[in-house]
This record gives sequence, C-alpha cells and structure tokens, in this order.
Amino acid sequence: FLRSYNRRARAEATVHFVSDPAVAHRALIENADDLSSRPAAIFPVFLASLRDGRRNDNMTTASYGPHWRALRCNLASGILHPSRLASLAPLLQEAAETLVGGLSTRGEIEKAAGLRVRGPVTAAAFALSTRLCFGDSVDDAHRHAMGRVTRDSMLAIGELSPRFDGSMLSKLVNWRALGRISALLGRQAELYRPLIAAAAARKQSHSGLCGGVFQPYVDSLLDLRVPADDGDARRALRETELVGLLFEFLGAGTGSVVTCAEWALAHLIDQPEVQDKLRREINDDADAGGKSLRTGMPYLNAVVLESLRMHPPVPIILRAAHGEGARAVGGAATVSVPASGLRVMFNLGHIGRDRKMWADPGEFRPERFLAGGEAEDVGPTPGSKEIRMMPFGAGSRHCPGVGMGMMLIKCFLAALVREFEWAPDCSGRVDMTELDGFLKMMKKPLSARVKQHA
Ligand code: HEM
Repeated sequence: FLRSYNRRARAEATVHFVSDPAVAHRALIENADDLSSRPAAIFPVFLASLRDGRRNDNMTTASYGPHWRALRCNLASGILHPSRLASLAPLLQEAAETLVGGLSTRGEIEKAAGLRVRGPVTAAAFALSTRLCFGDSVDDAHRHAMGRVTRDSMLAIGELSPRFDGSMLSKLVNWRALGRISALLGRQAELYRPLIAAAAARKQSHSGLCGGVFQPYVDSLLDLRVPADDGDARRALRETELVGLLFEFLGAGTGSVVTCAEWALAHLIDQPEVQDKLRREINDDADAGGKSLRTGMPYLNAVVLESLRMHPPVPIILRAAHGEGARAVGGAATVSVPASGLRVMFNLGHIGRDRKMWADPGEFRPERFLAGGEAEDVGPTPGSKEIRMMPFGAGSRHCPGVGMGMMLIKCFLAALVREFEWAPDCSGRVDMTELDGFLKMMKKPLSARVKQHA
C-alpha cells in the first residue's frame, strides 16, 4: 500500500520547469484559463485548515473560481486600483521621507564604513503596508512585532521544499518547516486579532480613513461577502481567512519591493555613471511627486525595469496546468495529466535573461528600455503578443500590486539617490551573488558608503 501510495504521489508531483519565454507565452497568455490555478498542496493551506477543519485560502492559494474572483476584485478595485495611485502618492512620499530622514541621522562612522540599507528600507516599506492594511492607529511596538512575524513566516515558507506536495512523505521531510509555519500562523492571529476588532468597531462608528484618503484593506475585507460553500448565498470571511489575507498583503507589499530596491541600488553603486545620470533626471524633475513617479522620469522607470528583468524578486511562479495548457507546457505527447493538473514552475530569472530575447542579458543597461532601445515597448507586465520578462507574472493570476509596487520602488529609489551619493563600502566591490530562496535577494546584504548631498 505504502509503495503504491508513494508511487502515485511521485507521479502527481512531477514538476515541469519552464524557462523559455515562448513556452511561457503559449501557456500563460494563449491558454490562460487552463493555467489559472496554483497547485494547492504546495502551500501550507492545509495547515491553516487544520485549525478549523476547512480550507482557509488567501488570494494566492485560492483556486480559480468565484471565491478567488471576489477576493481579487476587492483588492484590485479597492486600494490597488490604478485610479487610487494618485491619492496613495502622498503616503508613499511620506514613507520615503521617513526613510531618508532615518538614514541621515545614522552615525558618520557607519555611513563611511558601510551602511546596510536592507533593514531601513524594509522598515519603511512595512510601515507603509501596515498603514494601508490597518489604518493609522497601529503603535510602533505592535508594528515591530508584526514585522518580525511576517519576516519569520516568509523565511519558514521559503524553507519548505518547492517539491512539497502534501503527501505523507513530504510532510515528514518538511516537518521542521511545517511546525514553524504552524506556530507562526498562531502568532499572526494573536497580533492581528485586536486590529481586526478595532476595524470592526470603526465600521460601527463610520470613522477611520487612512491618511484621510482611503479605507484600509482590513475594513474592505470586513465588508466583503464571498460565495458560501452551499448554494447562492454569500458569507463574511472567517477570522482564519482574514489573517491569511492580511499576512499576504503585508508580506507581498514589503519583501519584493525591498528586494528590487536593494538590487537597483547595488547596480547604481557598481555603475556610478548610471547613478549620476539618474540623479540628474531626478534633480531636473520639477514635480518630484506623484505624477512623475507614475508617468514621468523615463530613466528612473528604466532603471527599475532593468533591475526587475535581471533579478525578479519572486524567482519562480507556480501553476497547475490542465487541458491544452498542459500540452502547451509538456508537449503534444503529454498523455497523463493528474486530476490536480500538471505542476509547472516558471523560472522568471531565466526568462528575463533569455539570449534569444535580450542582447547581453547579463549586463545592467537601463538604456534598453528608453525610446529607440531594444525594449522600449516592454513594461512590467507582458502584453498579449510576446513575453520578454514577467517579474509580476502573467495571465489572469498576475500580480495585482504591479502599479503600487512600481511606484513605491521608484519613490524610494528617487529619494535615496536625490539625497545621498552611493559608493562601495570599504571592501571596494559589490557582491552580486543571488540568494537561492523564496525571494531572490542579494546573498550578501548590500553595504555602501553613503555621502549626503549638501
Ligand atoms: C516589486 C513588487 C512586486 C513584485 C515583483 C511582485 C511579484 C508577484 C508575482 C511574480 C506574483 C505571481 C504572479 C503569477 O503567478 O502570475 C505575484 C502575485 C501576487 N502579488 Fe505581487 N509583487 C509585488 C508587489 C505586490 C504588492 C505591493 C502587493 C499588494 C499589496 C502584491 C500582492 C500580490 C498578490 C495578492 C498576488 C496573488 C495574485 C493572485 O493569485 O491572484 N504584490 N506578485
């Protein structure tokens, strides 16, 4: 029995790796509907479900269908809607100013020997995400505790083998990471519970716009009604679902943004002429605020895109492929597709450095994204014609935070380059080795000599 169980689990767990942009296009764009779910077993959904015996999906883990659609519409038409980006801009600017202010007051010795930027940028991005999620009333100690648990949860999820398939064998192999994830889910619930209760009380008194401009994410989740499991009725979200969705927002809004900002700064240090050119554009920009960050400053946009092309913060995306979509990935000879779908991993790092698509793909050259460059029409998400890079994914499950993510990275980078000059630390070089993990961070956190402009 055990042997046949393991054989079946192994067959179902066969993973197809896609690094070819043409195959990714065939699968994710031409057969989008057949690749619109992620393999559920990979995610620790079942751990959350152990708590109350039900699946407790967040948006990432939800199967393509009415439940996912309700969650996605709520976020994409609420806080993250492109028309809201203008009103979010002042909050983003405030976060960037706090970041720069904090770095300015660091000791001169630290600045001269080598300043590590990952911590301060993470703190600034997390403070903003917390504000968007819960409003303006979260105190510092509570926010720091949530920051720690978010970071630890991401690390624990990263420890889970990408081949984890929910089988008994893989649970045994991953028992340590699963135990940690389970404990951290409990801690998240403890920390979010009072903030959810405060949002419910706010709702009663019709108060509490964040920054005076918009409804925090948690408030919208309390208002949301999702399809009930039986019939046409709709129901409110359960506490365990709320916790999962809030963690998803805090994690997604922080880690990828920080990873991209750090890589971009690393390249600006490595190529001072690119840094100078960027600084000139930023200084010449009359409106250093919201509109420029969205549609102006082409070189800043190009620097961020080039960084995302070379180092997509989320290195792998996962899908379960069915029908024609499975054949688009596995080839015409694909005969047996498990009921749960063919498991597919798209390697975003390889796709952005494909030699057929890019000249000198290993070189950091933002000019390729400017008018007349080889990639002048390429944006953060692929169009319908071809895929050349896809740092925010592609198809119906692409990242809903692309607009806010791009704007936040640009806002941080513009502030950091306007305010400081960046140079290698006393080691004299920038180590560009990538960390093999859930997020493709710099293996050695960036440390830089920083000189403040007069
Ligand atoms: C530099 C910033 C970011 C990067 C590089 C990034 C990247 C990604 C990628 C690669 C995916 C998977 C897409 C796919 O499977 O096709 C994703 C999904 C997602 N991202 Fe982002 N992301 C970023 C920022 C954000 C922000 C700011 C938020 C929200 C606050 C966010 C929320 C989400 C959510 C909820 C999903 C799941 C969507 C679904 O399954 O429908 N992300 N992101």
